[in-house]
Amino acid sequence: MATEGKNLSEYDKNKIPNAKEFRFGIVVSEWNEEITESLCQGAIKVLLENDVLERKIVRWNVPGSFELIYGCKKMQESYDMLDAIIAIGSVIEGETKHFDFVCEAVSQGIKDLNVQSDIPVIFCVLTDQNRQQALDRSGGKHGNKGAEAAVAAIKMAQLRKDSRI
Ligand SMILES: Nc1c(NC[C@H](O)[C@H](O)[C@H](O)CO)[nH]c(=O)[nH]c1=O
Ligand SMILES: CC(=O)[C@@H](O)COP(=O)(O)O
Repeated sequence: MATEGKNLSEYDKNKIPNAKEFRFGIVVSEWNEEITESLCQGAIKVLLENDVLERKIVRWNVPGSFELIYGCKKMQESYDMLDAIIAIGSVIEGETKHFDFVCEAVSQGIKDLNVQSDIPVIFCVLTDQNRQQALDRSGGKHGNKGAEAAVAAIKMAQLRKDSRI
């Protein structure tokens, strides 16, 4: 089911593990800053709604979505006590094929970080054909993908904890 017809901000609090003990990292791309800042605030809002302490959220900025890969890798290495990391970006198609390369690289790079490290990285990167689509998904008519990413981060932090023998 596409985003159309669902609200990315809606979630059932009763189906979310208690996140009070968890620590989260957020790496935010500065490209399309209006969009990524809305995504970041949407994610933080949901983390706080689920009892995450503000001091247990660490945020770094990177220049663009391509740099999310390196930024998340260094955050994994620097903060081994994190329970999950959220990678936030907004890639909007332009005139050239650069969009395709950035989107492919970031999705593959973040996938690799999930394979290579014990700290899960949540893919909160919008890949839109135009600015309106990005606005619609970062607090607009389709809700906020940052909220969806925060829910995923809490669930993956719990899965990581439960998977420990
Ligand atoms: N066009 C967008 C970019 N491009 C920049 C790259 O992400 C990268 O920072 C640059 O190629 C230097 O390595 N980034 C976005 O996040 N969103 C875009 O729409
Ligand atoms: C995703 C991009 O890098 C893209 O927005 C850049 O725009 P253009 O393809 O017109 O150079």
